Amino acid sequence: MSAQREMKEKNPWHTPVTIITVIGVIAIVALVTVAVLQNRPVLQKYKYGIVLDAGSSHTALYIYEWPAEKDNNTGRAEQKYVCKVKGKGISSYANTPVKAGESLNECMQEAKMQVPTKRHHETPLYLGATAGMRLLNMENSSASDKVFQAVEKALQRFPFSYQGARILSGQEEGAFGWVTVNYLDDRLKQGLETTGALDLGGASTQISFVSKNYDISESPSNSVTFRLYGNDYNLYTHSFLCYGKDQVLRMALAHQTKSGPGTILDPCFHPGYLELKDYSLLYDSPCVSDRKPQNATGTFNHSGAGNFKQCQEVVKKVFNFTSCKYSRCSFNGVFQPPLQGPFGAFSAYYYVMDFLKLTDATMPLKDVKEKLANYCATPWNEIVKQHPEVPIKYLAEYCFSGTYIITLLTDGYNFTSESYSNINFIKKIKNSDAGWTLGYMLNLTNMIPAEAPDSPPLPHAGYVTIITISALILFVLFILSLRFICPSFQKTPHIV
Ligand SMILES: Nc1nc2c(ncn2[C@@H]2O[C@H](COP(=O)(O)OP(=O)(O)OP(=O)(O)O)[C@@H](O)[C@H]2O)c(=O)[nH]1
Ligand SMILES: [Ca+2]
Repeated sequence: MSAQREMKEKNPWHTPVTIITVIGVIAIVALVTVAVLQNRPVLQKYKYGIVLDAGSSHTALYIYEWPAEKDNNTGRAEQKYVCKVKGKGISSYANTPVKAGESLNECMQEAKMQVPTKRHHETPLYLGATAGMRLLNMENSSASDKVFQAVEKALQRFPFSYQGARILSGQEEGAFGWVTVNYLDDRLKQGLETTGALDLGGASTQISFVSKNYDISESPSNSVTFRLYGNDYNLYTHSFLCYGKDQVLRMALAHQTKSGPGTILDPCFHPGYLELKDYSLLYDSPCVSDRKPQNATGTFNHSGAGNFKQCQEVVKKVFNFTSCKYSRCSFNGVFQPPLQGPFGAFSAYYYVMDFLKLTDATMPLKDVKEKLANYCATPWNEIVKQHPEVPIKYLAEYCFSGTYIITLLTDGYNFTSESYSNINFIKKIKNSDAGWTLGYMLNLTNMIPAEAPDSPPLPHAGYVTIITISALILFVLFILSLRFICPSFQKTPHIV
């Protein structure tokens, strides 16, 4: 019995301080574990949104995803998937509207696979049409209504939450492109200087930027005001219908074929290029239909001369610089405030400048022009040999498109040799394509709050560290106070 007692008394594990220490440590571990688990970011589940971009040249389906917990404030929506619809844009089905709906089926089936089944019913689905449908609506509104009916019918067969198909105004197209670029760059949330947006489509082109201290009342139709994350923005935006690159090509050809059938020697196409083209196809658009020559019935020979300077002269003719009722204009009498800040140029700006290897922002404008001049002067058979992988239709038009881009930016929008270096040719920002679709969805789902969201005062790691240190300090103070109050705790008893 006494040996047993002696063992017990010698065993330091049985002293009161040790017992308190062990209990204290257990309590701290429990406290910190509970605090960490309670405040751990919940395993993120995602929500989804689908936007169909029904452009003039083609339709693309985008799926966006964002953390389900945070859709109203801090989580960022990102592009998860893109599907390029086969064939042309929906406006090309004016005579066979049912086919416009059918053309979307393949990408919609893909979307069904990409979005988890349990989210299908709550996933909003939008279709926005741009300049192709704007033109068709102007030309033949009943044909455009029929295309929308067919598209609507096709989309409603899918299990998503269908939110409608409509034509975006040019203003919306420009403004949502700007929102996308600045949202993806985190410029809106942080209240940083914004980036302007330049979008070049097939049938229209948009320019949108914030220009400080300009009088928006000078042209109210060009201004859009936003309050995003607690900051006010006065955005200038304009969409030029018919100034997408496909329609400008028609306009440039129309100028050159004024005198009716025959052969045109086009400086915007490579020397040796020769195609037989149809007058009825060339003039089949409201952008040029009023210019159709009286005696133009059949075909014309479209041959290339490959001269950048002359091509610029031809392209300049599609702009009207003669009248401006505002303090300053870009072209066609459209108000434009002074250019300001960096710009992101996407869609065809990127496709064309990327092919021509002219996306390097440090390349001076005069070098860009020189390279373009050399490219245009290269014989067509050499170009074809150098790029066997590129579809002939795209290949034939890069000289024209590059020349149009430079002319639009400099003569049209007034970028100078200096300010040209503020333009970045971009396709994606952080894995999401630049374009109006993301901004459109963010707006319709109210995902950008007007006021800055409340953020937790501390990041998670900081919170855990402070909890742990505070618990340790409290514990040490507790032990020290015990030793003061109760002298028997001052030293470990040794009973021998
Ligand atoms: N070279 C090249 N051109 C492309 C590519 N994709 C589209 N394009 C062309 O670039 C132009 C603009 O394309 P998009 O931005 O898709 O135009 P869109 O949205 O159909 O037209 P809008 O309704 O006017 O916006 C069109 O002339 C297309 O034919 C590509 O991958 N490479
Ligand atoms: Ca477009």
